[in-house]
Amino acid sequence: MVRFVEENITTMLETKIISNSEVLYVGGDEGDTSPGTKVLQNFQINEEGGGLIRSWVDSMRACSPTRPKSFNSQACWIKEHPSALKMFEEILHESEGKQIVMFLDYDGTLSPIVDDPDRAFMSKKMRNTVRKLADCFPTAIVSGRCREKVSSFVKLTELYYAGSHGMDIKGPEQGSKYKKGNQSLLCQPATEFLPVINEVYEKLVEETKSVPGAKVENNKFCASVHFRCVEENKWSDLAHQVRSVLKTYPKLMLTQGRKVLEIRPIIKWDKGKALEFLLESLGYDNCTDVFPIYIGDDRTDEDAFKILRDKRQGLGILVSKYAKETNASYSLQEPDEVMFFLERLVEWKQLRCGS
Ligand SMILES: O=P(O)(O)OC[C@H]1O[C@H](O[C@H]2O[C@H](CO)[C@@H](O)[C@H](O)[C@H]2O)[C@H](O)[C@@H](O)[C@@H]1O
Repeated sequence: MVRFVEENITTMLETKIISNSEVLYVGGDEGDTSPGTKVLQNFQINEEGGGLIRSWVDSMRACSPTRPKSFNSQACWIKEHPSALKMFEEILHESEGKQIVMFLDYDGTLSPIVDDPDRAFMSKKMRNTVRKLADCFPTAIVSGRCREKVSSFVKLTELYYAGSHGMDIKGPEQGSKYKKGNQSLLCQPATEFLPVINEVYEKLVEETKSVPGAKVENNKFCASVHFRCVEENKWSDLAHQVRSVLKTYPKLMLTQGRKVLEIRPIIKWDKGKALEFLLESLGYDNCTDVFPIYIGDDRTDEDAFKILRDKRQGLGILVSKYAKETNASYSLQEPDEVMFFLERLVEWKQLRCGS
């Protein structure tokens, strides 16, 4: 195991201070095959060559399966991760007497995956559903995107938003019944990395411009290199370019998502930490009567699923048509099913409250 110690990690918080030791990054154990965020550290980037690039590309492919491996394996997977719609009554039963808190990923969960990340819009119906949901339960959007961008897609001021894979958390601006006190909430545990992320973003744009279809997105505390519109036979070339930029930045690491490589600071902060932070901010830390439901489609969501599984608290729902390694308990096939599930939760809550 390799330990990177980051000295001056700053956390800007109006309500809480996170100590440096809480955000020090400790790399995953070798041979760790759990489905959480797969982290590639810079010592690996410097030392390995072709094998490493192959593993990045394979790992990215595994995030977006396009068909079931086999009929039998798909059937087994569904048995282990049944549809949250089919199991709706059981889920309600599990949550009985507890406060449900909702955590929703954005891309692939609230909006369908599209080629152009700038056009991943959410439907009006989905927005309406999320609006009603946020009236019934505390609700947070947890996304890899820059917070400002994801909130401009969602357009609901009453939500909590955690952008940049949880490295940029902000409480509701207005309209939330669930806001604690009058203080506003802001948590940015990676502020000191802003200049370096900007610098790397510029370099990646320059380095990758020769690859048709490649796109680099600045997500403020992290950056994404998109492979979706790049011919598959050019994926290794693009991954090599990312590697050549990244190897001079020992304080950054690489993770994979759906046809995307993500460059992030080496700090121990992810969507799982963001979930814990938000529960705490809402006053539900160490509570046994809280029931968090986290819905997401990508590998970075696994960090949150894992927290819930380890704590035996609430549940994770993976959005995927095909079998994927996951810490989630249930599944939904696509964003439309997510919307039906959320609608049912709203109807149930409204019936209970007689509204
Ligand atoms: O945590 P999320 O909200 O799921 O964000 C993860 C990444 O989502 C976006 O990329 C993904 O969706 C795009 C639009 O559908 C798609 O073109 C791309 O292939 C997917 O990886 C977003 O653009 C990234 O910045 C996020 O990190």
